[in-house]
Amino acid sequence: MYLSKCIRFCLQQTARTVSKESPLWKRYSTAAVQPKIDTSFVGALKTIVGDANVSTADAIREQHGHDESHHAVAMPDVVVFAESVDHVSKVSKLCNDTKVPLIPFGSGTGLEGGVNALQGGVCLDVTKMDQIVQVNAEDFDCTVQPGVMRLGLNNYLRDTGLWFPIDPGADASVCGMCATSASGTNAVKYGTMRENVLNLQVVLPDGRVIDTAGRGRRTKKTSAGYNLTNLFLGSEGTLGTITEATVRLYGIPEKTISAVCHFNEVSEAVDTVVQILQCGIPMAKLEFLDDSAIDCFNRFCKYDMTVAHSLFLEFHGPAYGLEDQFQSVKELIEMNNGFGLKQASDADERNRLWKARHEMVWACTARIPGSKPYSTDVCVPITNLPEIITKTKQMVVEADVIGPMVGHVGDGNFHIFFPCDHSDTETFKKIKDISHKMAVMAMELNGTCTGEHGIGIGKRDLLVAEVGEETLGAMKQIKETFDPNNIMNPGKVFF
Ligand SMILES: Cc1cc2c(cc1C)N(C[C@H](O)[C@H](O)[C@H](O)COP(=O)(O)OP(=O)(O)OC[C@H]1O[C@@H](n3cnc4c(N)ncnc43)[C@H](O)[C@@H]1O)c1[nH]c(=O)[nH]c(=O)c1N2
Ligand SMILES: CC(C)C(=O)C(=O)O
Ligand SMILES: [Mn+2]
Repeated sequence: MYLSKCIRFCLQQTARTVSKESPLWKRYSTAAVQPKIDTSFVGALKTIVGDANVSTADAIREQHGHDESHHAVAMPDVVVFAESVDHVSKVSKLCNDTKVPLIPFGSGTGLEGGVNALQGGVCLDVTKMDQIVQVNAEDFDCTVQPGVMRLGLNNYLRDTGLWFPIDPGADASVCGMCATSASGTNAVKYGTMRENVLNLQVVLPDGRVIDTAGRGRRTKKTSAGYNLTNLFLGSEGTLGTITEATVRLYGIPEKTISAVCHFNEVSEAVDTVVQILQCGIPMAKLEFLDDSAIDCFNRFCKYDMTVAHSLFLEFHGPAYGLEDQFQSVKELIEMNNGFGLKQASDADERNRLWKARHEMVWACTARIPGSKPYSTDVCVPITNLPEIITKTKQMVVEADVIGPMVGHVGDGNFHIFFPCDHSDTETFKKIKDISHKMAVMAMELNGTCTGEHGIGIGKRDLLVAEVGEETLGAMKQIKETFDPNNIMNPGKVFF
């Protein structure tokens, strides 16, 4: 009750359009930096990275002024392609000295407007720094530069029998995934980026280069001082530019079983998930798709799956015992009136199934031509999942909007994707309203407004409601310590 009152209070105080005159704005906003981008500034950039690595062309700026979210394009004044840590360091220092905004750019697959240059400035594209620095196969770790993409890394690793399992669906850069603290379908078994990053090299706004755990350190455990690695995970480019990440690897499982089953009631599917977890069955993937999601999926991927609430499941492990795990899950599915349980028998079928799951965003946006995805991303303790999913589903039905639900329910995390066309103001208002109510409901149920996509632009008002004013104040102090001139991705995470 107390929590919910606090949340409501904070939300009233920080209503979406916070007045710039309000004390809250003054306390929590970071002073806007005044870009000073003229020909001499661009010339200085060219001196650092070479003429060919600086672009002021509209097409390049437009491409770097947005991610995959519905947020309006906000173009940087100039795009710089860094080829080395030295480039990143010198460009950062230049921006800091001249108080020009600097926005790190990974691969632009974010869903919260993280790369949109709200105040213009320099977009720092790090995709040319694409070396796998080292693989320590016997220690199960590797170090990558910021341009290394997760699929490229897994292709490279294949012959070693290892893989990097964090799978946000999109082929994102590993360092971008650090910056948003990404996760996705495999987190039930392998955890999120937070559990899988051992060390980060970061260029601070003033050009200093640090290694969050110390140069070359790559232990699974450490008690040495503050956990700076974790501080940069989820920092969304607001504290520094990540130029190297050391991440954990895992053995490719000896056996994989994927399966699908269906339910008539949302509650039956969600109860099954909670019971699977409570029985301690070590699932690799435990994904919920509601009937509307299956319908989008069938239309887009030319599938003919039963249109009902569904669970997509995957088991990873040694061949011995995996079938037993499957049988235990089968019993729980049957106990909860699940039907149509089907194993994806071979790798092709499995890949087709998961490929389709990852294309849900496009399947959903294809329902309204010209729309962009508006994704929600709440996460609650697992026992509160049935309540929030049922209430959310009701809101979507009552609002009469297209809003398929997809969830990494094994983690208590789920999304409604709305195909969003800003020109349809009535629908857009309904979408924003549901999205806001979902976040408030999640917080009231001891959860979070974002399980994996981050705060970006759209959830800044929710952050204060989630963590409270004092905690937000502490976060702001950290920001001011690392970035006193507020050049790093200004306007993100905080107002
Ligand atoms: C179809 C589809 C499906 C999904 C998702 C996207 C899409 C398009 N995502 C979201 C997305 O893949 C995720 O946010 C990535 O981690 C972003 O990585 P990029 O390299 O694209 O960062 P991108 O370039 O989009 O940047 C994102 C943020 O990180 C910062 N940043 C990027 N590189 C940086 C660096 N080197 N140093 C410092 N800051 C940096 C940027 O400034 C920005 O604030 C997701 N996510 C998820 O967790 N689970 C999921 O299930 C999905 N599913
Ligand atoms: C919202 C989308 C992109 C997502 O995170 C997912 O498909 O899991
Ligand atoms: Mn997701």
